[in-house]
Amino acid sequence: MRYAHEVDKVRAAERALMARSPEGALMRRAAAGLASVCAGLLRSGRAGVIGPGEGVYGSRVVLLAGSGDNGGDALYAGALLARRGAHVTAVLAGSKTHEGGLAALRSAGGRSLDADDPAGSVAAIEAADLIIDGLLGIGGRGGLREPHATLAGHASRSVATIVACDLPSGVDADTGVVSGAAVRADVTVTFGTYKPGLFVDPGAGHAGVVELVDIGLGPYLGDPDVVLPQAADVDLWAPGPSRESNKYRRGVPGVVAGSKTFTGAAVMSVGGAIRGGAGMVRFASAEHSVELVRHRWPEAVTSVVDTSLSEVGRVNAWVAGPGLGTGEHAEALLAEVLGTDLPVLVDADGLTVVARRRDLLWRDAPTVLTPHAGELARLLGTEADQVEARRLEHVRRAAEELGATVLLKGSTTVIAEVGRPVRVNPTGTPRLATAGSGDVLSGLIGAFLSGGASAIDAAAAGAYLHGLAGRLAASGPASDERPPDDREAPISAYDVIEAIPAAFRTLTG
Ligand SMILES: NC(=O)C1=CN([C@@H]2O[C@H](COP(=O)(O)OP(=O)(O)OC[C@H]3O[C@@H](n4cnc5c(N)ncnc54)[C@H](OP(=O)(O)O)[C@@H]3O)[C@@H](O)[C@H]2O)[C@@H](O)CC1
Ligand SMILES: Nc1ncnc2c1ncn2[C@@H]1O[C@H](COP(=O)(O)OP(=O)(O)O)[C@@H](O)[C@H]1O
Ligand SMILES: [K+]
Repeated sequence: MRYAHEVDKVRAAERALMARSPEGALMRRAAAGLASVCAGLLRSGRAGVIGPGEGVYGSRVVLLAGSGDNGGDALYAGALLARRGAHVTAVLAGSKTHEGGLAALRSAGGRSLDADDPAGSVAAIEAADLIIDGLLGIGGRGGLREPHATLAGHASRSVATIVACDLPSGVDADTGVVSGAAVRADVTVTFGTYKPGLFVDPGAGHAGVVELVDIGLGPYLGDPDVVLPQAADVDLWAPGPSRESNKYRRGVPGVVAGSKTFTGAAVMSVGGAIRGGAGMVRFASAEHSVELVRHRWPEAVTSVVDTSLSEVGRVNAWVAGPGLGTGEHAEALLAEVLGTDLPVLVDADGLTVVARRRDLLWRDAPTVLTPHAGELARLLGTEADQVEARRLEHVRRAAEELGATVLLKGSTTVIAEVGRPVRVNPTGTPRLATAGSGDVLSGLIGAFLSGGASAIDAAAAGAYLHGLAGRLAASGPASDERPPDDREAPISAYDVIEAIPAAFRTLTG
């Protein structure tokens, strides 16, 4: 698990640690960590136009330095690189400059110029192999002002490798919100703890590869606000079989999905549940959907139902909603599953129904809701673009107001439950944005709920494996030297189902 803390907690931890540390020690640790990552990039040839092995000596490094301590970190890191032979130029952008940092840079042979000298700044940025973004860190508020915004734009257009100091300037540390211009980094070197905005889009999309430098804040930080699960966590959360297992003990999810008109969603959801490791999947729907599911998944136990599920047989958890329609039949079936004391996942059309019948969510057993931004907007009475722009805020609000575990799908999937840190899913690819792929996710999570996972563990494990299956399906076998992201090709929801077993194998491999 990777832990992220909001700015207030970072500041409190910083104060506690500073009281026990020599003057300037934290900034020196941060700068040393930053310089070390930059040196590694210059040595490996990943930075700018430098060839492998050319290293720090003779490289051209530009520091974008704002008025605060973020600028101070960048200046001290620049001084360390200058002492190793880099040609370092600081572009001073703030209303003031960190004096100690600037003095260190100058005495190491680095030079500085004012951002008011646009020609000089642009020439330096264009010639740079590596740019350190020290404009703003956790003290940044709102969209970048000038000259910061213009400098961020020049940096983004340069061929240099961009290393963000603590976080990319223009990204809100607590939320990942970006209002206007922001630096797009290749690498972010963050200090003491991860910041939530580095995990969640649009901020995550600006951060590149994130490296954490330990500056000793750990004992003073307290509980995280946001966490990023890793494979080892998911391996614990996704229920697996034991020697004593039989098909009933492994869990029996009941899928209530599809209708006379919509059949594909049901096929995808049942597929997700089967590949998710359910001992047996029960499926209940209108006749046409049942026929299609039986044809595609003969292993499912099906029932044709109208407005009652009394003939379906025993299940341990319900998945309700994909392709179900939103009329009276759908409402009756949803009311029945939500009236049980079993865990229930509500997705797709089911979410439209509960948006007008919120009372159905007043229950004691766990409920998982899996909306995309549009569905969550409807549940909260807001607009989808607001949800997309401020994902953490909206998912937390939904968990609170609806009394459920809420998984918000999209470019970063985030999962909230009252009283717990938000879990952010690290896997996935935009290739998953294809009809039916969300239905696969509902079945997968349903399998984990029926296997005994808690609501938040089932949701987080489902999102992780679904995202990984999407990536594996899109990137295909590793038969050539291109990295998986470059190999990605379009996929269908069915391809995602087929890749789920391979995704499981990566957990323990
Ligand atoms: N905490 C820790 O443990 C450690 C922290 N460390 C480092 O300190 C960093 C935080 O430093 P910080 O507090 O000085 O804030 P920081 O982000 O540099 O600048 C804020 C200033 O920028 C301005 N400004 C604000 N918004 C703006 C905007 N939209 N557009 C333009 N300008 C804007 C505003 O100044 P103004 O220009 O308004 O006077 C404000 O005062 C942290 O990220 C990390 O790098 C490490 O050294 C070691 C351990
Ligand atoms: N830009 C994106 N990047 C990564 N994943 C995405 C993106 N957009 C959508 N997804 C994922 O694709 C899936 C689509 O689900 P959903 O919107 O419910 O589609 P459907 O209802 O057609 O199945 C979700 O898992 C979601 O997280
Ligand atoms: K920065």
